[in-house]
Order: sequence, then structure tokens, then C-alpha cells
Amino acid sequence: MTNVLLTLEDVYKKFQDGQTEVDILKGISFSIHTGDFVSIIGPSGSGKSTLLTICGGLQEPTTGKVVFKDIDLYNLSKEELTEFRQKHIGFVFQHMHLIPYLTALENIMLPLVPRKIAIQEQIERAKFMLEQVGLADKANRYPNQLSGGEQGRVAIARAIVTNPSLLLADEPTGNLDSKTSKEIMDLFAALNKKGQTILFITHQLEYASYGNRMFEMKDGAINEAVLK
Ligand SMILES: Nc1ncnc2c1ncn2[C@@H]1O[C@H](COP(=O)(O)OP(=O)(O)OP(=O)(O)O)[C@@H](O)[C@H]1O
Repeated sequence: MTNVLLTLEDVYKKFQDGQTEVDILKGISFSIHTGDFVSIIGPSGSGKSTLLTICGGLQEPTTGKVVFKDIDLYNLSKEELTEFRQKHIGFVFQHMHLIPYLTALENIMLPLVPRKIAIQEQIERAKFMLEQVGLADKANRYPNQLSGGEQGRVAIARAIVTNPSLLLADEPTGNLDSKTSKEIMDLFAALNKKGQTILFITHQLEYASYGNRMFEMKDGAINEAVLK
């Protein structure tokens, strides 16, 4: 039985830098399995965010294939790709991107809106997610009434309220102090323990080692570290 969730096959990404074309990703291949907790670590500008967006169906590679289960992502139409992302992918970004004029609960409900789910069920599911991330008592707070770590928790709850097969996080601890960062990483670890597949970027080895696999990016290539 195979439980491969995502496969990248010889992925290249080139960007135009003035007159020259620069290869940012140079033939990346790997597979992620259901239940994996994978970190990507590497120097600034090495292409980590570019890789993550390609994995999440947000940015097409120049060449190469991205296959999710048996779906060849970049063969989908724009509409199909949007639907795919809504159904299968959760995103958490460094700056959280919470909507300032919506409460924590309403922020978490947002991804459910396009699904035409009855409003009461949206509320119930968002409340359940708040409990999962330990913020049941902060449902009616606005983002500016929450600490950085609490905002991170809301962003994570929002990313997983749709039960995505894959959670992608781009430096989720980037703006947080070390105590709060550890809390967020502990939350990821707890979610992974419950079965959530996670691929995340970090600059810090300490957090990279939370995962069961670690990818090191350098000069457009990836090297999987051997973990003990
Ligand atoms: N749309 C674009 N057009 C041109 N160059 C780009 C574009 N997007 C990214 N780049 C370049 O590609 C390189 C990799 O960027 P990327 O954001 O993927 O790196 P990163 O490893 O995530 O960096 P950081 O750790 O600083 O966030 C950088 O040199 C960046 O300037």
C-alpha cells in the first residue's frame, strides 16, 4: 500500500532578473507521505518559499511535475486549481494575514464561506477549531486584542478548518519570540500526532528538528538530512 501524498518530479523554477534568467530551483524531486511532518531549512533567498508555493498549487514551475495523489496539479485549469487548493491545502504565513475587522471566530470561518455550509455549522466548526488550538475563550476577540502567539493559533485554526490533506506553513514562527515560537511548534507537533501532514519552512535548526524529515535547500537543490 502506498500513501504518497505529494510528489515533485524534476521541478525547475526560473525567474527573470533584468536581462538574465536565474535558476532558483534546479531539478527538485521528492515525495511526501500522508502523516509526514517535513521541515525545509536553508539560507535566505535559497528558494524555500518558491518551493512551498509550487507545492501548494499557487505558482507553476517552469518545468517539472507536481502530483498530488494522482492529480497532476499544473495540468488543471485555473478554476480547477483554485478548487483543489480550497479542498486540499491549508496555508499559514509568517505574517498570519488575519482580517483585522473580523473576530477570531469569524477569521476561522472564512475558508468555509465558499463551501455553502450552513452558517450554524460554520460557527460550530470554527468553535471546535478554537478549542483545538486552545483559544476557546477568545472567540470574540479581534486580532489586535490577541498576542502574537494567539494570532498564530488563529491562523493555524483557519488553515485547518477545512480538514486539508496538507498543511503548508511559511516561517510560522518568523515574527514570534522564542517561547511563543515553541508553543506554535508544539501545536504543529500535536496536530501532526493526530494525523495532519505538514510541510513547513523555518530558519532555525531547533524548530526544523520537530519534523520527522528535514529538507535542506542550497543553491536550488534539496538534500534530505538523515535524522536520528
Ligand atoms: N516573482 C519573482 N520574480 C523574480 N525573482 C523572484 C520572484 N520570487 C522570488 N524571486 C527570487 O527567487 C529567490 C528565492 O526566493 P524565495 O522567497 O523562494 O527564497 P527563500 O528561501 O524563501 O528566502 P527567505 O528565507 O528570505 O524568505 C530570491 O532571490 C528572490 O529574489
